[in-house]
Amino acid sequence: MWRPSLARTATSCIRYNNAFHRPHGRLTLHAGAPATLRGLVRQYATQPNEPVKTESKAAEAPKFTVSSLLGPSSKTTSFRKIIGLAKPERRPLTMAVGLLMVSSSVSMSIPFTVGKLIDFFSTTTPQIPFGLSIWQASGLILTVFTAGAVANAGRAMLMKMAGQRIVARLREQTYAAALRQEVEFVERSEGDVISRLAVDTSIVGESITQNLSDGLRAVVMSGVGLGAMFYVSPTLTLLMLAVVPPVSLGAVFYGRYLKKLSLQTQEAVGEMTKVANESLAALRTVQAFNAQQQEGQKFHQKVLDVLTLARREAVASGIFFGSTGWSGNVTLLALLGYGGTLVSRGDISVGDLTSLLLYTVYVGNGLQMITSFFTSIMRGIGAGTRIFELIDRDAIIPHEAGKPVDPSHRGSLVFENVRFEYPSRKGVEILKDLSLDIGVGESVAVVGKSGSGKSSIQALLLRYYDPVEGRVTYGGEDIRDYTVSSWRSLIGIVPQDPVLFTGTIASNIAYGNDEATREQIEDAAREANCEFIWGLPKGFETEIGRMSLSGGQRQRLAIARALLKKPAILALDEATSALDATSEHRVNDAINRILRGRQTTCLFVAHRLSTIARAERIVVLEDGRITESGTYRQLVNNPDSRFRALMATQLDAAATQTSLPPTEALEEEEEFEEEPVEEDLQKQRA
Ligand SMILES: Nc1ncnc2c1ncn2[C@@H]1O[C@H](COP(=O)(O)OP(=O)(O)OP(=O)(O)O)[C@@H](O)[C@H]1O
Repeated sequence: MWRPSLARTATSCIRYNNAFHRPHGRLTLHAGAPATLRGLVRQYATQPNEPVKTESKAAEAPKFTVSSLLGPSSKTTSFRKIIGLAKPERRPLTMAVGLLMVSSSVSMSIPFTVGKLIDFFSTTTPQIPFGLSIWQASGLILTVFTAGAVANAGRAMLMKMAGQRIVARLREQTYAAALRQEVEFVERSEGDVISRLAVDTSIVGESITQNLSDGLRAVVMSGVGLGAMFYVSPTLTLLMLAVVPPVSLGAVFYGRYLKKLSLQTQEAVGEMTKVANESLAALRTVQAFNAQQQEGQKFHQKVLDVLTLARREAVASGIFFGSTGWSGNVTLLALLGYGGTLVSRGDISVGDLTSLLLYTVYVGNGLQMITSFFTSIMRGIGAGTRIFELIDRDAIIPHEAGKPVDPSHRGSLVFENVRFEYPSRKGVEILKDLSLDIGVGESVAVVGKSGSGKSSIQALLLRYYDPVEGRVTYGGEDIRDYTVSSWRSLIGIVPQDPVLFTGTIASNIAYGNDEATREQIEDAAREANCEFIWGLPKGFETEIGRMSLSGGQRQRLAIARALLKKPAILALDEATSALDATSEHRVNDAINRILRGRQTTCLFVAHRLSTIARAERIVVLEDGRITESGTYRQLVNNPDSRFRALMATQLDAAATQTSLPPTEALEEEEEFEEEPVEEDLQKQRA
């Protein structure tokens, strides 16, 4: 089915090096297309009313839903883990707490000193303790204040740095966790993983350090302040305490509410990031369709969601801080009124009342800081829950479970009665009882209509997914018994749209193969017909970002990358987009060389006749089943073969697409073919 948004998406994919292609008139999306786009196409490719289901292994795998995260056990676990994160920072944090004690003691001595100074200046016979002169006393006070300030600065710096290190560790852990998940999970929650990485980690880091530091300071301020107040006047202190419990209770409720809001906000920010990611990745299409306003509107909706939550938080915090401020001021007034009476009766001095009032302000501030500390810890727990869910998530296809496979091991590759459906589309069978036996060093080309399941076979081979039923074996052993990493190290892949990373050509060929020497890299490049590299001014040191590579060059680089691994199995997913004659020849020549080597078992997803004809065996895949198998000759020579029908349809479609009569299209195609294909094609057309 076709919807306008699909149209936009489809065109956008052209930017991704022909992520969408129209092989012979049909619109398809190949494996290299961005996950979000593939997801969209799958979604639109389903029946209009068919819900696109979520994670199939729901029962086994944890899901990211707000409700699942609010469970009581997750709160405490998250809290414990957040505290656990601070453990490696024990030393700087202990030092910071020591400095905090110094700076807080100095600040807490201020009201007392002020009270004493007022009494000193308001009496007729002033007396300085310890027989100090006024200058000595002033010097001492200044020294103490300076020491307090230095301690405060040290505390702030130590806490900040510890916090940043915690955030850095947390980010690395989260990123590593995302990298080891099965592709399906990350591809489907792409933006969300990024928001966890960027936003949630900062919130957690902030909550444990900056706020921990302020929180501790607040506890010291309130505790010492209260003690000092009791010392100066127990009655007045009790009066003040009448106000504190209700405010504290309010703080607890406020904190809880805030934690819930914070979690919802993080989810909403995640959604917002996803929308932005998607349209920015497809900016060419957005602009080509003048859809900026439409995209802006979509984003606006997500921003509104975030804003609504922020508004709720603003109202709650307004009410909370307004009422705490009000009760604080009223307490102060009550203290002043009652304290004034005590002074006039001569029960306490003016200096004592001043100290008391100042301590009240300190205690009030301290309590307010404790509240924000509490709320920020709650926010941290909310964000932490999301992060720890990811960090602790066990990938459905775990990386290190199983035994390592010997890299020199060679065996036949067998798909045994494989039934497969994608976890996101439970119930839709992609491969139905598929059996395929590939001998050591054999080359098999899988051909079939778009959507018949060719790439899915390769996805199973690479263990991006596991079969729902049946198994894939190598040398008689289920590949699930091997560790994923050792298994994948046996396989070289050449995807439809090879991804090249920022860096030099050499580093791209040696991707995932850090120990490769320059000689090995050059050998692989030579074997893959990448002669163009030698013609570049900087050769292998050319930065990929600085040059634009043709489709054929990208494919040959990908072949070199795969060959460098000296793979036991080569999985090649041939691009359907047309290459010019020379490029196609160079690519085919490289493939030919691999086939001739007979060292490597080759599983091709093939579209071009020139590649198909080179395989020792061709299997025709139709609707998830292998319906025909044989050598190229056998299949072409059989007038009723499904292979012939398939190829004829593809050629006709190609001819229609180029608006040439079929015969002319065929002739065009023939120009690229070599013996024996040309001859066979003519027979087939006849
Ligand atoms: N990750 C995925 N999640 C859900 N469905 C998917 C996924 N990838 C592919 N599909 C669906 O599985 C079916 C088979 O897709 P597959 O990519 O294996 O076909 P193909 O024969 O390789 O097609 P093409 O020649 O166009 O690349 C299609 O219906 C496709 O929409």
